[in-house]
Amino acid sequence: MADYDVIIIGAGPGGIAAAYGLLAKGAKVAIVEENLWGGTCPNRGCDPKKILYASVEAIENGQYLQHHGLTGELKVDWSALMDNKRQYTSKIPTGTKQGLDHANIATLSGHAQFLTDNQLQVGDQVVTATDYIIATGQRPAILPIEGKEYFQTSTDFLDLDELPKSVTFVGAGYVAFELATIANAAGSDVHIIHHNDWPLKEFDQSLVQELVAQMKARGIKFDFNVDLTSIQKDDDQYVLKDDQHFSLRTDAVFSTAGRIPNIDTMGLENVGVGTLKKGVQVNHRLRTDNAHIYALGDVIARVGNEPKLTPVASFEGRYLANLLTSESNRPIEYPLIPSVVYAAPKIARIGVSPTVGKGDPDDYVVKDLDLTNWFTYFRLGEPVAKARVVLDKQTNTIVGAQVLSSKADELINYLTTVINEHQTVDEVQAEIFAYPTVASDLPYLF
Ligand SMILES: Cc1cc2nc3c(=O)[nH]c(=O)nc-3n(C[C@H](O)[C@H](O)[C@H](O)COP(=O)(O)OP(=O)(O)OC[C@H]3O[C@@H](n4cnc5c(N)ncnc54)[C@H](O)[C@@H]3O)c2cc1C
Ligand SMILES: NC(=O)c1ccc[n+]([C@@H]2O[C@H](COP(=O)([O-])OP(=O)(O)OC[C@H]3O[C@@H](n4cnc5c(N)ncnc54)[C@H](O)[C@@H]3O)[C@@H](O)[C@H]2O)c1
Repeated sequence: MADYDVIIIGAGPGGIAAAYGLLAKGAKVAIVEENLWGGTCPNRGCDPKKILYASVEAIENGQYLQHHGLTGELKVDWSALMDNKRQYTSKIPTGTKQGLDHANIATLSGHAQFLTDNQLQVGDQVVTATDYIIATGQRPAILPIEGKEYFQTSTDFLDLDELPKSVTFVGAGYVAFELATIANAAGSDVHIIHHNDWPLKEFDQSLVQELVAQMKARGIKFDFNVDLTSIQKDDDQYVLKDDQHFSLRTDAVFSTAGRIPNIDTMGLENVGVGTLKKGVQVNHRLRTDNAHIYALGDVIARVGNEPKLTPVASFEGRYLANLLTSESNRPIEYPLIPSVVYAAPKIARIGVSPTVGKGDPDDYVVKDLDLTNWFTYFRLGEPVAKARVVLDKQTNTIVGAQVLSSKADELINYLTTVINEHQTVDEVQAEIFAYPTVASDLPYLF
């Protein structure tokens, strides 16, 4: 007899969604965590970032209205802002664990590692289950260059007591764009170094270049086509170099060149679970090579390459809860998934984008819209607001969109519903939305 029906390894958004889902179906569940209960998103990811970003939004909106009836300068007080963030994050681990304990989900603290015969070692105890779910997430990748010990990570940035006078991010992806935007709004001198000239590679480059221009106008410096090779410490500063002529002095340097799955010290080889560079190898039912071990969230190499995001991990948690309680044996089917980069302005995307190689251009009509003079953006004094929508010629439905504006997150969510519900242009135009809002702009996008 196993100790539990299911043991989940990792108490992030994915593992927790699976735990509560399984509990609701009557399963006996345990969840293991070696670090902060709640995982990356609420402790060192999405939520703390978005708390710091609240000030960016206020400053951005204030700056846009400077010549349109608003006076006075808003400034960030970093230590008060950090206090506000800590008021939120400090309660997450205990609150999450208490919630699980009260629900009667067994909570085991420690590093989990598989032994042979499907047993799991957690600290100095060995536990067993009929099925296991690996939900161990990812950690920041540290670029393997000379002086790599001087790199800090996004986790460090989101908990800085003081903001350095100058900061540099190496690798121009989601994390760099977002943290650079926060540091810049808070008054730091910000550099982003990237090894090619194609940042945020999943997004339409015409909109990305517009975003880069907006960030440059705010004082953020981009160093493209620089392959950093060394970091040297010089008093309280760091000197960054490539093997050509690039040299930059900075107060703090952050490795933002991607994240790596937490798979290396889990004894996966003992239980025959295969891995790829992007994570644990799973099939269309999120099952690994071992019939009793499943995996979800950031730690997996997804068959369809869906993005590694919080709502995707929770979706998979709910899916596995149903699958493991035999309610459904269907393979997982993802809806189209939106993603947003919280820069200033925001950039967002969903679905088909012929310009980044997805879909045959002949099947679609691509509409580029300049929204700057639309009432929503005129009212806010935004200098740039743009959208690119992709329509399927045959069905007259919208199948993809990319948006750049301070309202890109709201607009992409409305478009997510329109796209996933396969609404036609006529159906969208038949709705009555509250006016004037981002939603009431929808019918004019087609
Ligand atoms: C700076 C930053 C900003 C982000 N912003 C957003 C955003 O705005 N929107 C969004 O959707 N996503 C965002 N993300 C991504 C999001 O945080 C992840 O997609 C999400 O947390 C994945 O959930 P998960 O449950 O798969 O893994 P995680 O949340 O990483 O949880 C995994 C847990 O497993 C634990 N663990 C690992 N190994 C073991 C082991 N051997 N034994 C026991 N426990 C173990 C870890 O300690 C961790 O708590 C952001 C990420 C970062 C870093
Ligand atoms: N708003 C959000 O939803 C959000 C925010 C932050 C993070 N995330 C999640 O976390 C993941 C990781 O974010 P990230 O920004 O760390 O990774 P990323 O994959 O988005 O970007 C990393 C970038 O670093 C570049 N790079 C790689 N090697 C390099 C080198 N040697 N020198 C310079 N640049 C190099 C890559 O080309 C890439 O553009 C995201 O893909 C996403 O899944 C999401």
